[in-house]
This record gives sequence, C-alpha cells and structure tokens, in this order.
Amino acid sequence: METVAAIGLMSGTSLDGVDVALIETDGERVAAFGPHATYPYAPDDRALLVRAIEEAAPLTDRTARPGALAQAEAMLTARHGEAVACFVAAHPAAAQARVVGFHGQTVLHRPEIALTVQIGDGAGLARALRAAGLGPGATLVYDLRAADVAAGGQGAPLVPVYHAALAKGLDLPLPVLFLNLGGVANVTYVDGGADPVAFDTGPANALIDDFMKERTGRPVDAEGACAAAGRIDEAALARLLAHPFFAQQPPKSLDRNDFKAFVAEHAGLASKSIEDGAATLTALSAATVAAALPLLPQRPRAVVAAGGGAHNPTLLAMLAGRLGVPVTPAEAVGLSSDAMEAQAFAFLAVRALKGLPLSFPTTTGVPTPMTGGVSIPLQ
Ligand SMILES: Nc1ncnc2c1ncn2[C@@H]1O[C@H](COP(=O)(O)OP(=O)(O)OP(=O)(O)O)[C@@H](O)[C@H]1O
Ligand SMILES: CC(=O)N[C@H]1[C@@H]2OC[C@@H](O2)[C@@H](O)[C@@H]1O[C@H](C)C(=O)O
Repeated sequence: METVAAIGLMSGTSLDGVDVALIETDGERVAAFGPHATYPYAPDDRALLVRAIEEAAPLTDRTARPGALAQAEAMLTARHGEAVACFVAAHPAAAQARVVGFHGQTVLHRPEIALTVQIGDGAGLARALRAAGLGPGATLVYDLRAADVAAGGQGAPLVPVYHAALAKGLDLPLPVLFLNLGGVANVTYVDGGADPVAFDTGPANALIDDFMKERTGRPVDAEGACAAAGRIDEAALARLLAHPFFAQQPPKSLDRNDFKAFVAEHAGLASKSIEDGAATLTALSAATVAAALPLLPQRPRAVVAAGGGAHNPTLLAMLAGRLGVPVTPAEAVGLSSDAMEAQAFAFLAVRALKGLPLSFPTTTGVPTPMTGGVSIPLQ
C-alpha cells in the first residue's frame, strides 16, 4: 500500500475524551502529520465508563457485555462517530482518509489470564463513519490487541512500533526513551537498530486523577499545582515502591486500576492534605519510571515525554530529578503529546492492513512479531 491518509481514534485510561488524529503514512514512516483534536466526554459519559470498568472486573469472556457494559459500548461508539463527524467538518481533508484505526476503550486488562477487553462496536462505527462522509472503500480496523493476547503476548503496549518510526526523524542522541504519561505510564526504548523494547512502568495520572476527584471534585491536578505545594511522604513512597511489579523484568503491562487497592492500603492518603497526597502520588509516578531504567538494555541518552502528563510541570520536574537523563516534552522535538496515541492507532491500522507486525517479543512478549486487528470495509 502506498502512503495513505489515515485517522486514528483513541480513548485512553484517563477517560478524558476521544482523541482523533490524521496522518499520512505507509505504515513504515510518517509522511505528514495532519490535524488532531480531543472531544471530551461529558461528566455523565465519563461516569458511565467508570461504572463499566468497575463492572468489567469479574469478566472472563472478552465478548460479554453485562450490566453497564452494553450501554457504555453504545455510548462510546456514538461518541467516536460524533467525534469523527466534528473532525471532518473542521478538517474536510480528513474525509479522504482511506484507513481508520479504532482502539475502543479498555475496560479490563488481565494479561496473566490472556484477557484484554476493549469495548467499541466496529460495525456500528463503520456506519457512523459513512454517515460522516468517509468511504466508500475506506477501511476501519479495530480490536488491535486481541491477536497479540491470543498468541501469548501482553496485548500492550502497542504504540512502540510507532515510537520507533518517530525516532527515525528526531535529532536526539540514541538510545532514546519515549515515555507516555497517560493514566498508566509506559516506555519505549529505541536504539535505532533492534526492535523497540517496551513495557508499562506503573501509574502516571490515573491515581492522581482519582485522588483529586475524590478530595476536590475536580478530575485533574491542573499543572501539578497541588503536588507542587505538597510534601512527599518518603516513608509511604518507599512502601509503595516495594510492590514487586516495579522490579519485575519485562514484558509486563497494567490495568488502569492495578494499584488502586495497594495504594489505598499503603499510601495513608486519608490522613494527608490534598497537597501532600498529590505530591506523594506524583512522586510515585516519577519514581516508578526511574525504577524502569535498570530494566532497559542500556541507559537512554534522551527521554521524550508525551501523553497528558507531559503538561504537568511538577511531574516533569520530579522525573528530571529522578531519572538523571534530560526529559524533553514531545512538543520540543516537533511532536504532539496529545496526538501521539491517536496517531499511533492510525499508523497501526495501516500496518494491520499490510500484514505488518504491530507487536514484538521485545514489546508485548509475543513469541514472534505479530500483526492484528479486525477490518471492516466501509460500504
Ligand atoms: N495541564 C495539565 N496538568 C496536569 N495534568 C494534566 C494536564 N493535562 C493533562 N493532564 C493529565 O493527563 C491525563 C490525560 O492523559 P492522556 O490523554 O495521555 O491519557 P490517556 O491517553 O487517556 O491514558 P493512557 O495512555 O493510559 O491510555 C489527564 O487525566 C490528566 O491527569
Ligand atoms: C490495555 C491498555 O489499554 N493499555 C494501555 C494503557 O495506557 C497506557 C498503557 O496502559 C499502555 O500499555 C496501553 O496504551 C497504549 C496506547 C499502548 O498500547 O501503547
């Protein structure tokens, strides 16, 4: 396949909205970056997703949609359709996209029992895309994690192959480490030769967001202002860092809520001020990224930070202090913190249509490089 315009759609673990991005790519490199936008969820939609995630916890079948899950899937699919319609209205060139990559929403991720569950109705979105002016003949690709998990991989992270493609265009010393600071944090180590090495490192924003919501009603510690005004509880931090996940060798990946109960038990947040709680949780995110460095083949010479956490100066300062490697926000090297994951799913969808690998033994632990995705031609 030659270079095509491709749209990526991502709804991440922060549950903040639908990210949409347009790129031109042949699935090997990015020929051009197009526009991107985020369409935030209304509070009711976000609450429905939170309920769906809670109710997904006991699932053992990735196709089951009990309780709030069916309603959440219908809502999520509708919001993605609306997001694409708004995006195409604002950027008419997007209607020319030949490929759309649809991540859906992870509601449960339990790689230890070969289970990863993303909600999002491919057939329903395909109809909405046609109504938004895409196709006919364009192709929707979704359910991009399933094949990896079925083959014995973690199913995450999948963005590393996109990070590796981006690294080729950067003027940074190698090895370079891409750091995604979403709800969960993950890293991709690129040395320019071998397959990328990648894994989830621990929490990024999910624990901070949940704490802020509970204590202030606001969903985010905007600009890290609370954390900047607080004191890190070093004793609690040491207890949290003793969790075996952080020293575990990759491959490894996380569910959004993997540390929820552990943090509730060991962080002593209830007796802390909002500032001290935010500071301690922000330090946990930074320290767990630092704990990942010894697990890499070599020490990286540069770190490119992306995801919403790249907008949090307190988190970035703590990272710089604990990593001992310069931390560069994606924007400083001409990339976009907010668009990177949606762009990646556009790139992954094009690779899927070409039968190219999405994941590698060094990223998800899949035994051999693995393609994936389910495609639906728009009619
Ligand atoms: N200005 C800001 N100040 C502080 N935090 C911010 C700011 N902007 C975004 N964030 C944080 O980033 C989060 C969103 O990050 P992002 O959109 O990368 O997550 P995601 O893609 O949903 O997650 P994941 O990568 O785990 O799937 C917000 O929930 C918030 O915690
Ligand atoms: C199962 C799942 O959805 N995991 C997400 C999550 O959010 C960040 C981190 O955990 C990463 O492993 C992954 O997302 C990105 C998009 C990825 O697959 O690379």
